[in-house]
Amino acid sequence: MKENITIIGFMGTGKTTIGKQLAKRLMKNFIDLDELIENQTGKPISMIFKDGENEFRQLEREKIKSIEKKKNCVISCGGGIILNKENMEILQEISEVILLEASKETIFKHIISDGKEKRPLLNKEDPLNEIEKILRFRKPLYDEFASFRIIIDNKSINEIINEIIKLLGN
Ligand SMILES: Nc1ncnc2c1ncn2[C@@H]1O[C@H](COP(=O)(O)OP(=O)(O)OP(=O)(O)O)[C@@H](O)[C@H]1O
Ligand SMILES: O=C(O)C1=C[C@@H](O)[C@@H](O)[C@H](O)C1
Ligand SMILES: [Mg+2]
Repeated sequence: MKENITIIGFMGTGKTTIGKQLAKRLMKNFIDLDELIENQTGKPISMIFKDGENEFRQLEREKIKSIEKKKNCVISCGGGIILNKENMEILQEISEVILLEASKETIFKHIISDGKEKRPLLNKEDPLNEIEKILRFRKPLYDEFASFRIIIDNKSINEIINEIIKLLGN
């Protein structure tokens, strides 16, 4: 097993929430790629997207390169990390990649409770329809790059963390 753990999955599946607590449990350092980008630019993701999604994807690629040498980390990604094959090749090389999977209804519930303005791709009139569309396109990519998968519907954060720890044999 590689000592870094990467968490991928659709927006709102809990990558940040689970990653942070998992890192504490395993005594690893925590990295959230969205947070690194926000800290670097001094802007929330919603503002960065105002300059266009490409701008954000470029920053995302740069951040992956900057963590290539990190050790003993839990890395929570942005939901779109799988759109770039090179990002995923780096993450697969340095870590075990875990996919958090959820139904569109669970995702919708999490997104709405956060406020849909936080996620520019879902800040639309019909977020459930957007979730469905984007999920349909991305599902094969999440499947392609994950070494482990966890279905999170109707599970508490603790249950999910316990499942990950069991899966990794820690
Ligand atoms: N298992 C869970 N049960 C209940 N609420 C959850 C669960 N996992 C996450 N949440 C809640 O869902 C919301 C989204 O979680 P989080 O921000 O961790 O998702 P994310 O996958 O990091 O999203 P993004 O891709 O946009 O960064 C948060 O309000 C979080 O508290
Ligand atoms: O799934 C996505 O494309 C995104 C997910 C979030 O983590 C952020 O990286 C941003 O809102 C884009
Ligand atoms: Mg997140």
